[in-house]
Amino acid sequence: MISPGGVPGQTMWRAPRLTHAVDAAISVPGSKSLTNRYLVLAALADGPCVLRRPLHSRDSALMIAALRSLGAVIDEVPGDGDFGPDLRVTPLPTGAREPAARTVDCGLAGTVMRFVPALAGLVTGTTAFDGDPHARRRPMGAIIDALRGLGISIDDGGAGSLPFTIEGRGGVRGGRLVVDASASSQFVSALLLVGARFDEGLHLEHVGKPVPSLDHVRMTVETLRSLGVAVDDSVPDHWHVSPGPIAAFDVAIEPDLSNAGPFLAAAVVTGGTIRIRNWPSGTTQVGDEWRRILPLMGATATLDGGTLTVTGGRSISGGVFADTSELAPTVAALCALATTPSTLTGIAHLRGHETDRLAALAAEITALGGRVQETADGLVIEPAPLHGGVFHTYEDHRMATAGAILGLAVEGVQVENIGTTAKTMPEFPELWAAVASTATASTTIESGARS
Ligand SMILES: O=C(O)C1=C[C@@H](OP(=O)(O)O)[C@@H](O)[C@H](O)C1
Ligand SMILES: C=C(OP(=O)(O)O)C(=O)O
Repeated sequence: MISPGGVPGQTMWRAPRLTHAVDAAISVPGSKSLTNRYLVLAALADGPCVLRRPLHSRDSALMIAALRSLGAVIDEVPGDGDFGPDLRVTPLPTGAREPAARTVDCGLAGTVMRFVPALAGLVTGTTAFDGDPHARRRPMGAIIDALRGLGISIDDGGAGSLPFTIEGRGGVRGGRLVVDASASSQFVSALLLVGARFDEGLHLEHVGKPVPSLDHVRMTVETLRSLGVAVDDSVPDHWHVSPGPIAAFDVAIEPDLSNAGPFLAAAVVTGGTIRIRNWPSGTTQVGDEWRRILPLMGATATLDGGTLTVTGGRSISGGVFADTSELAPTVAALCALATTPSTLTGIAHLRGHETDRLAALAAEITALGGRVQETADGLVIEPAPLHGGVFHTYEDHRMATAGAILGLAVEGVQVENIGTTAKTMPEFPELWAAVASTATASTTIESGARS
């Protein structure tokens, strides 16, 4: 298992440059969003649970460590996944317990810093939360205000961000709560995940600019319903979670479709073919949007028999791409290699992600010769010939994979700290090398349009 504490090393990684088309069938590790939701729900469930083929990465290791420190028992058990063991979870103990003092390291994981604090209100004792240096700059105000609104004692020194300490009393009354979740959908998900365990359940209302990344809220609602929790989301910006048990479960975690994106992009960039195994026929993951997005760029995408096959076209078309959420860095890298201009909209909240992704993408693509402008809620990217150079990654896994995509088409791209991909996919460098090795003289790139 990945160590939850380690910040990956700062090394330069020479991105493979391909002059032939890739042709590969791969599996990708489990979904971060599903793994960390099911871990939280297992800790709150009414009996022991099993997660099959879960993600093993820094973010999941941090979640496991956090839930263990709150009292859940999480064991690795043999499974049939390609990327590590299954997980068996014995939930947090219920009823009166001796108060304890614990710490939770959130690293840079949004799911840990947003989802776990409410659980700390359900157990007895003090839990101190902190994370990586940049974690202290990620938006947390709505969670801190929400916990106070629920009567949970929290000391953040008035900063409205990490670090903070929560004094749990072993239970939360719940009821009506108003939040402004415009900075992150994870504020809504965090409260819905735990709402059924409040004495009176939860009636959550969002006020403010629209909630971003709504697919992730739908994932939360569908996951809760699948475990017998009644959630009424029939009125926009209102969610009612009825109090009651969360049914124990044994689930197989879907592959991470967002992390499949860079590999699918390799097909698009090289005019080759990538097949992703075990693509779900129905899913709440935003990564299923690749089947809609990549054809807009000139690729073909076919889902057949559980395999998604993407084949790149003769060149990459730009376009208007709205609300791409965590897919945006991959979309932006493809747009920087496109022959026509692109506009990405609806992603202002990416400024609060692992880094300010709009600023980082604009700076790093521009440094390679690209033409990128930040807008109020996204990016405008125009065609320009790119050249080699260092692609800085700001501890952001999706910046690292964006650099790798650009390096496929541009000679001499060096990605700083490729190890940061361990946040959600420690296997990235090896899988990328394996895919790159399939580009041989027999798989000629047809188009001369690529840089
Ligand atoms: O709930 C989740 O699992 C996530 C929600 C989204 O967060 P934001 O709403 O902050 O974008 C997404 O970007 C993140 O990668 C994962
Ligand atoms: C925004 C992301 O992560 P987090 O869960 O840390 O918010 C992401 O993975 O793109």
